[in-house]
Amino acid sequence: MKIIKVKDYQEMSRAACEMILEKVKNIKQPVLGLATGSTPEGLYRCMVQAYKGGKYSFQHVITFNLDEYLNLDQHHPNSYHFYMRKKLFDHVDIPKKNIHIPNGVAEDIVKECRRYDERIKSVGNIDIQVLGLGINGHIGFNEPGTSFTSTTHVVHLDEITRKANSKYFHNIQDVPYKAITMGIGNIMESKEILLLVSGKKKALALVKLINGEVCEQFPASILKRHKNVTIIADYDALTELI
Ligand SMILES: O=P(O)(O)OC[C@H]1O[C@](O)(CO)[C@@H](O)[C@@H]1O
Repeated sequence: MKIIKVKDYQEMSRAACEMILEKVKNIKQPVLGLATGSTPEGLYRCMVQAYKGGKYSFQHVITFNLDEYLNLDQHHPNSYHFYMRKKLFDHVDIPKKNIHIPNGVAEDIVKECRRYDERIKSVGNIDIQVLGLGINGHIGFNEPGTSFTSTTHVVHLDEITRKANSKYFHNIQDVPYKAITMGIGNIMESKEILLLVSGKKKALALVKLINGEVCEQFPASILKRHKNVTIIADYDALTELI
């Protein structure tokens, strides 16, 4: 794992954007794996700026999001469909047909999971997968204990995750109990992985990832077995390591 140390959230976002734009520039049909949450918001702002600057087009880009809450309407302001439209898709020229987000309101959710896996495979897997780090080590919504070989599936959200994400809802009772997420197996099949870590609240998780053993109780630990992982971490996230 390569670790890039940066000053703060802004530098992290800019460095991540450069890596993404490099793919957008050099790959004929780049497949980007995208995350939600607070971590990648700055990255998306930088991507929008790059597009508005006129030097980049995203018309040839294909995207796959990691996850979505179960039974939350796609127009609900807390859904990841809504988040992605507001933060990125409404502001750049990625064709709608190239955008993929798990459908958390699908009638047959098992079929939806298989459809998602097949769609990722059909484009030759993800070129670069952006990840945030849950304070409990989750990647996507793969909570502690998830099998390292899992494909897209439904998860029961950990109370730690519901509490962490409750800041976006009116209160914790409104946070869904379940979500649909790409599995750890899907993530590991990505050709390259970009893990973004910012802020003191992630410092302990980052130490555990770097110094701990590879085990399913800490999902992000599997990234040590991937051959092309870059971590961009800011000083606050690195406080326990320096
Ligand atoms: O970036 P945050 O808000 O700290 O969340 C960490 C991770 O947890 C999730 O919210 C759950 O998928 C991710 O979207 C994110 O990468």
